[in-house]
Amino acid sequence: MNEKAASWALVLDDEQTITELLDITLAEMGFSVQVAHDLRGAREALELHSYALCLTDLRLPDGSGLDFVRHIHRHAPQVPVAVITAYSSTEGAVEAMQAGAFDFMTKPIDLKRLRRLVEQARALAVLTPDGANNGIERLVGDSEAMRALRQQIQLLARSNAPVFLTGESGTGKELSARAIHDAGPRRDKPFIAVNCAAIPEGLLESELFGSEKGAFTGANQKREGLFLAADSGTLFLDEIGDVPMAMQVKLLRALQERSIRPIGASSEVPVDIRLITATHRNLQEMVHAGTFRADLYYRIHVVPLQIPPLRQRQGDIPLLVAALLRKIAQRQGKAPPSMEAGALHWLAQQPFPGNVRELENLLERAFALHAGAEITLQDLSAEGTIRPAQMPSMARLSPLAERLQSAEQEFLRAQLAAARNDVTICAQNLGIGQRSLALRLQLCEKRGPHADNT
Ligand SMILES: Nc1ncnc2c1ncn2[C@@H]1O[C@H](COP(=O)(O)OP(=O)(O)OP(=O)(O)O)[C@@H](O)[C@H]1O
Repeated sequence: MNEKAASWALVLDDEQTITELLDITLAEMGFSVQVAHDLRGAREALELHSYALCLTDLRLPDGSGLDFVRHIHRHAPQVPVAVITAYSSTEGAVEAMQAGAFDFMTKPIDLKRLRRLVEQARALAVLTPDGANNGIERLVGDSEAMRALRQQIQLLARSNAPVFLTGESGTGKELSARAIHDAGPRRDKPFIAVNCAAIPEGLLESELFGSEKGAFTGANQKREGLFLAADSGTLFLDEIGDVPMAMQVKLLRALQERSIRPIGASSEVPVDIRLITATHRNLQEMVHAGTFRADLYYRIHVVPLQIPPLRQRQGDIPLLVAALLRKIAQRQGKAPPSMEAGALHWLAQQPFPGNVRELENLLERAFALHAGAEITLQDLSAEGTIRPAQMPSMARLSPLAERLQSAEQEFLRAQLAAARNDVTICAQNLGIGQRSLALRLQLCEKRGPHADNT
């Protein structure tokens, strides 16, 4: 898009007062404005020009603005389109965002909000289309599912639509929420993550909305809530299914009105956030059971995004291991170790009910235990690292791994005997930590009969 084309905006509305207001405001912001009064005119305009922004009413004389959103999504997906809805109930806004609108505004038009929306549309134009350096690349994995997820995130990052993430614990929901933020026009603004399940019920309102000094016993000073902390940025509400009913009503109101009222405050404070929610619960079932409000569900469930469990993308494990070991080593200022082929092979077959987090924890402990340049199966299977049910059974080990294991056990026992059973000296002789040696020896005890058989 050239410089000139980048400054054109298309306004589609049949109400003259609205088009005049938009024309003046957009012109003040440096746009050349093209006004269309019906769908036909807008489609023609779109063929003649490239636009940096489109604003459309939902009700038009010859059809619905939704059709125009779909038309743009199909024929000019790079053009950000926002809809204007007639009611504060935001009827139609959800459908519009599902159809590809990046945001919506309600009538009467609030000029401050309009300017913000336009700034965000501008910021979209300078976003790089590729995922590099924008957070999406941190979502490691080459499986079909992960590629599709990265692609969806890239698209979603361009909109303001509320995203609803589902997936088991540890699958990468928070990482995905961050990626959506980092790849979008709010990337330079705050990203605030809140685990709703971790905040006691009585504190949730003041944590989210803030409180005035003296609003309740113990409120010694004014406190800014997390909604305001996330203003202009993204608010990630994790475990949204754990929000109690009474708070759900207040949350719904805040999202509808785009404003919050701190406890004890006499007026509402406008707030501009992009909302991302997540849960590992089945919210639809909760709605049926009457424990989650249907209207709030409808509000937050605009774009659902499912993160698949690790067992459905086990092919990603080798890449994840490499990336996670790099991360762990970097945190400790050390060089990342490699992983023995047998160990990697074994890891890639594990179901990991705790998903990527479980894999990460396991690698963290193995990293602490490993002695050489490589992480071995022994490091992974040391006491406390793998749960008994996951312990690689001797029957499942390859003959080579089995022999190596036996050799290690024999060697350790001999070394310990040579050090007159002094673990400190033995560890020093071997150049490994005492803890690591102790864990390895414990493992030998466990496998005693096996070692004797060799
Ligand atoms: N695809 C991935 N690539 C690299 N690291 C990942 C990936 N998915 C998850 N992780 C890492 O795994 C850990 C858990 O991820 P995250 O916290 O995003 O999961 P979650 O689904 O939000 O978990 P919970 O439901 O328990 O809150 C984090 O350290 C994260 O960086």
